[in-house]
Amino acid sequence: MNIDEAREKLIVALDVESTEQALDLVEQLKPWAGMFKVGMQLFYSQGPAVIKDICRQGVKVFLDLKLHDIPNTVAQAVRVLTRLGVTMFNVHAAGGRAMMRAALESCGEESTALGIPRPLVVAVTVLTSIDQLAFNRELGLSGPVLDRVVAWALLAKECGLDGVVASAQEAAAIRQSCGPDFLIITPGIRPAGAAGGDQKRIVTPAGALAAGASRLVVGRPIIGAPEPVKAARAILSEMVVVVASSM
Ligand SMILES: O=c1ccn([C@@H]2O[C@H](COP(=O)(O)O)[C@@H](O)[C@H]2O)c(=O)[nH]1
Repeated sequence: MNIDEAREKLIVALDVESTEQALDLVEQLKPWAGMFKVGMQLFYSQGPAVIKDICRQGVKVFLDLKLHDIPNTVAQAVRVLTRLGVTMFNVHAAGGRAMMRAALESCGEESTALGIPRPLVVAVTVLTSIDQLAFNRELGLSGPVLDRVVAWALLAKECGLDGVVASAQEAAAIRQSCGPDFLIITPGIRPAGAAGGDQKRIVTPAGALAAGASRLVVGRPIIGAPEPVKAARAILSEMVVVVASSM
């Protein structure tokens, strides 16, 4: 994999509170990242205007609001967010078939009406902060996390979604079940020796790519580093050594 391919696969999470902080990170990191993720902290603090501000920098945005509600409510929210011009957004697979289908249909209709490309729609499976013990004991769900993730990935695929968000620990199994074109977006990425923090199902950048991840979401290891550009470049260097045959 060359540096441009690696860069395209790196999504930097803009987990900051102000537009100024977000735009500063975008300015520094846009030569080194293929997409920037706006999550709840930045969106709830700055509102939809921050998406427009970031898009104006000529970069792609993944809006990570993890929509999860009844189908009609999600469909109406998706109609509005499609107007923001994001490249990708997500819903929770746990919202079920009707909700995922409603989200996809709504963004398809709205983007056609606006004459813009349809955003990619991906489904969050089991959060990467949940380990096997919490999955069984706290959430009260039976069986291995892996089985639930693959089952939700198959449901998302059946609904026509473009992919899923999952730990790279499940990437190989999802790839095998859902095929080569299904997007597998993997947060919980930690370079060797980096602090895991609240993340439980973590994988290194090279490990995630080798397992079949399509794109890697990285937040604190880059934006919390003393030199974010240096941290991003170190992650890209690790990614480029993964041989194409293992992906
Ligand atoms: O299962 C999930 C879904 C989303 N995320 C988001 O990704 C980033 C990860 O940030 P780090 O600082 O690299 O841990 C963060 O914005 C989460 O909201 C996730 O971690 N796991």
